[in-house]
Amino acid sequence: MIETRGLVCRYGETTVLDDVSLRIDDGEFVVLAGANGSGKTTLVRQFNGLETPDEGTVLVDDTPVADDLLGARRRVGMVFQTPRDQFVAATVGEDIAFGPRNLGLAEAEIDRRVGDALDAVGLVGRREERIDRLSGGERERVAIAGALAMEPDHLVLDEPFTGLDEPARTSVLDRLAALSDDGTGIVVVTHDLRDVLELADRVVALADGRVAADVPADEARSALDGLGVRVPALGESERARTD
Ligand SMILES: Nc1ncnc2c1ncn2[C@@H]1O[C@H](COP(=O)(O)OP(=O)(O)OP(=O)(O)O)[C@@H](O)[C@H]1O
Repeated sequence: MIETRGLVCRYGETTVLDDVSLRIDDGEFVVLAGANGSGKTTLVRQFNGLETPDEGTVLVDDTPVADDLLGARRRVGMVFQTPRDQFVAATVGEDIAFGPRNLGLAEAEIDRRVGDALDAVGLVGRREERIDRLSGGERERVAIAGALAMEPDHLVLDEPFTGLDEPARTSVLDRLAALSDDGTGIVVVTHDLRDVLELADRVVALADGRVAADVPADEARSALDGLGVRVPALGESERARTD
């Protein structure tokens, strides 16, 4: 479980998060929405201590992040927007294997995880390719695969779909939904709610650093009205048409 209690975050005179209290249970699939600058990235960066609050507490599995930063980093996997600097190895497979290898896992387990992660992002067969020859969207997929291969208890993705084409987006979304069914807490920060509302459990919307809506995903359309979030019309999503 990830929990924030009375989180306040300021940059100079500006209050970016203002008394944010939230709980994301194991196995929940939460979409974090809100207009540009509403505080989404600032909030999720607190989940594993990349930023510290001016007031309030963040707990991961009941332990304050401030008391166990390494534990929080291990439990909460993060994928950021434009992950150009997240790579540590020359090839796709080696980069995805890097984290699991640091956990001291056996080679067979590392191999399984890399294979699973490549499958999830639609890059099977690209394992030996050099990362510097990949397109922007393909690099984004490698970054997502790297986080998946860590098999964290909670997975946070900040705008993960920006450079992804439709098949990759569908594949990643399906994997996230399956992971949440298996007990992983998922938080996706996104402006693009196509297909996501059908898979998510809950939508939290920020406005001016406060929680402006926290509703079941199937009630999100009316709740998000007026909060600067573009909500796709019913039937606009491919999944809604075909299911
Ligand atoms: N390091 C920083 N220093 C000063 N101000 C910052 C810093 N990081 C973020 N901000 C400000 O905090 C506010 C919230 O930013 P944040 O990135 O959390 O918003 P967001 O909801 O993720 O936006 P977007 O949808 O555009 O990604 C913005 O006004 C931003 O300018």
